[in-house]
Amino acid sequence: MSTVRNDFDHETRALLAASPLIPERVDALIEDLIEQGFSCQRDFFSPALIDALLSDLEQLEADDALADAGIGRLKEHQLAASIRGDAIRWLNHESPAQRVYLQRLEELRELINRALFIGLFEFEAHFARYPPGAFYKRHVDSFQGRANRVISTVTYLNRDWPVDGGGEMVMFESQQQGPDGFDPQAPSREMARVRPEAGTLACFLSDTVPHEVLPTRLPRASIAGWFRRNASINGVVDPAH
Ligand SMILES: O=C(O)CCC(=O)C(=O)O
Ligand SMILES: [Fe+2]
Repeated sequence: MSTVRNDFDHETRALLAASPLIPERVDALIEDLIEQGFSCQRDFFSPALIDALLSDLEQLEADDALADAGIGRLKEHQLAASIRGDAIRWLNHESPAQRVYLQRLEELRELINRALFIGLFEFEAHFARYPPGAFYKRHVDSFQGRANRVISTVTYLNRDWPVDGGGEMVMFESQQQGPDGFDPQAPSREMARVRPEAGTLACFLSDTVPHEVLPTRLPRASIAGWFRRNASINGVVDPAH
């Protein structure tokens, strides 16, 4: 496990101590990824960390610091409310909760690399807030020809999510992308349905696992993230987000 930076402030160190990765859960997650290309782990993160992350997101929302999400990246970026309705903000180590979350995901990255030899290079993640009625239509997270997102992660922050709360994330059977990329209309069997309950971590292969967020009835809070390869396009390193 990587060494914990000793320049962290007191609050960050206290939250780190209260939120260790649990080796058995990490092993189960890695085994699932190998066997089925996805994993769903309930109570993967401690309530202390989840509550701190949710407070952070609520503060960002109160400060009007979330932005409507787009589809595609950089120049291809366009608002597409008919495809996804969430508002996001990239994590940037600005709070103890973000520092601890990013530290734990960094440790997870090293553990996955050690088990799978897949050379994950970095992790990027954003908070996401889905207002009532919002959804994210079926898609894959890695674009054809620039498969630099290798493993997707979603951490949910919603305490006591009711059974009729909606907002489940549905994962479909793996699909190889055709020459024209991902076909959202292609028939595909449902593999798993994940309730966005606080502490749950869902992971899946970014380029082959189609997934969608069903319309949510209640405001829904999460952190979507990606372990990336250090891909470059025409010799230019493709930057994180
Ligand atoms: O929030 C979720 O459950 C999944 C979000 C998602 O698919 C994405 O942001 O790419
Ligand atoms: Fe996605």
